[in-house]
Amino acid sequence: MVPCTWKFTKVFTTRILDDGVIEEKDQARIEDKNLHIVFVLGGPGSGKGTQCSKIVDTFGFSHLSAGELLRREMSSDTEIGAMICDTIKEGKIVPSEVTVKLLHKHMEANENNKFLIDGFPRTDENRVAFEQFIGVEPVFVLYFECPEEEMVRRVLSRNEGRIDDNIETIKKRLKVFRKLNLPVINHYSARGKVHKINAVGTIDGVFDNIRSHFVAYECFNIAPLQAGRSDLIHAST
Ligand SMILES: Nc1ncnc2c1ncn2[C@@H]1O[C@H](COP(=O)(O)OP(=O)(O)OP(=O)(O)O)[C@@H](O)[C@H]1O
Ligand SMILES: Nc1ccn([C@@H]2O[C@H](COP(=O)(O)O)[C@@H](O)[C@H]2O)c(=O)n1
Repeated sequence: MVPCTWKFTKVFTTRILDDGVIEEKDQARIEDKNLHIVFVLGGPGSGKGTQCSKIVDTFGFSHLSAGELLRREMSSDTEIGAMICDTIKEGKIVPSEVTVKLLHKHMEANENNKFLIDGFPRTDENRVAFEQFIGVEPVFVLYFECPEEEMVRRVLSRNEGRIDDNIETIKKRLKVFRKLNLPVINHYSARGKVHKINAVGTIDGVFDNIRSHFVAYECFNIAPLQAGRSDLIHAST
């Protein structure tokens, strides 16, 4: 598989507004987009979302949280919404087709070509579905290592009203994490793509470890592609 080779063209959609005015909107469609995808993995409450916000602010990636996209879809009054709700309550994994379609929709609607995909792939089935449907591999994978007691403590004090932040569901989520998510991390590890992050410490301390991986990646893979940034290649060699 060739990573990062989608075509990105503009398509025009026409919409008639309430007052009869015709709006022509150019919409981004991924076809030849030079994609840079980073998967962010780790157990529930290991701090993925918290660190993704900092990466977005510092490195200009767009953050797509699979869990958050599913929670938004869950609120829709549809059969799929109800199915997602039941699955999340049980700490199980939503069928890949649903999650990959949501990710694709949001990637297509976003002109950025740098995406942090948080909480995905959760299973080998997720991973294969992404590879087949989206056709791109991650440039690297961040794996947040955190002791289970600490993850439980963090989730129970998160206080965001999530239906899965209770001790019964957390136990199930941890089981699913061990059984289904760790094999995905091992898959990418065997391909030399995993950067392990010690998720214990202050939020800024954890970010200091993450930062170096993005600085190195940007220097060698993004900055040289941008006009006028060849200075960075020379400066770093
Ligand atoms: N380094 C840290 N030290 C202490 N608390 C933290 C740290 N990082 C995040 N937290 C807190 O822990 C809770 C869980 O963090 P966060 O939501 O980022 O985890 P997550 O991995 O995205 O979780 P999930 O997979 O369940 O969505 C939050 O309340 C957050 O403020
Ligand atoms: N790839 C995924 C990601 C998440 N889910 C479901 O959502 C729950 C919450 O996810 P977080 O990443 O926010 O912790 C998770 O426990 C799953 O039920 C999924 O099915 N597939």
